[in-house]
Amino acid sequence: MVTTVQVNPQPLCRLRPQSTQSLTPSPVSSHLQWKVFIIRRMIHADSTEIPSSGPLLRAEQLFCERDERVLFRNLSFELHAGQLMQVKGSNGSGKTTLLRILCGLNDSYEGDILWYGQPVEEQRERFLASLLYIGHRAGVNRILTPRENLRWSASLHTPVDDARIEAALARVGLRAYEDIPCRNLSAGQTQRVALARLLISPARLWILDEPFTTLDVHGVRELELLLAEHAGQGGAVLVTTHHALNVPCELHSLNLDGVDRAA
Ligand SMILES: Nc1ncnc2c1ncn2[C@@H]1O[C@H](COP(=O)(O)OP(=O)(O)OP(=O)(O)O)[C@@H](O)[C@H]1O
Repeated sequence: MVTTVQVNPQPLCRLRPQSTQSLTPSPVSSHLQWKVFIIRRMIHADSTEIPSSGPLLRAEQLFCERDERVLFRNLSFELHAGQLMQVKGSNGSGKTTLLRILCGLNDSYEGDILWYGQPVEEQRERFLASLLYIGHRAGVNRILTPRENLRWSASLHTPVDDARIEAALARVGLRAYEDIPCRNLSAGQTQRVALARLLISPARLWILDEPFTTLDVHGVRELELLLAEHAGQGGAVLVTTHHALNVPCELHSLNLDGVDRAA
């Protein structure tokens, strides 16, 4: 069963305007710097006012089939500001596929995905500027250190000062590991580098695929608190996990084991 509750929607963290100078790449920019420049310009397109009511994200009548096997049909749900929703289901039920569809990483589906009531394909840049997706691959560059990874991540959105990066790394338990190349970190520590991005991102919508994997007991608890904190500040979280969440807030669920798969 899908539960949806409207809570007081509040702007979480509006993107701050920046000077033109800070958005201009140097004449000797590398290809990489240009990519960052373009992405940052896309993100700054998200300066328009957003409606203060209605669901942030709405999926309507989603249908997806893989290898002639229906994963879901007539799948509709809403995610409001302030909501934390766990996507449940057995192995192979389509959780990752659904999350990738919502993020625009998989277009083999039918149906509508709306962001603030408007189709995402009509406002792709704005939607992506509001989204932080952490998938199975942590998105951590193993050559870089945790600090460098966060600086790189921050360079894609609003600038984040070093103090905030240090605080983020400390909160995820990586104090004293800031300057170790990530290839020398454990699996759980690498996952913590990825999760530190949650603490420096301005994204309102977090879509997280199995973020608890490899975390120890303390890390699981910290992440549960972080998800609840984000929802409590008017953000929204869609998370898959086989872990039984213990969060200090209302938890909504979307169970893919119960969806329509009729041929
Ligand atoms: N690239 C692909 N091409 C074809 N079929 C795929 C592909 N990726 C996944 N599938 C199939 O889609 C189905 C759903 O996979 P998905 O990864 O979404 O499941 P899941 O619910 O996330 O599973 P798990 O709990 O094991 O992570 C599976 O049957 C899988 O075989």
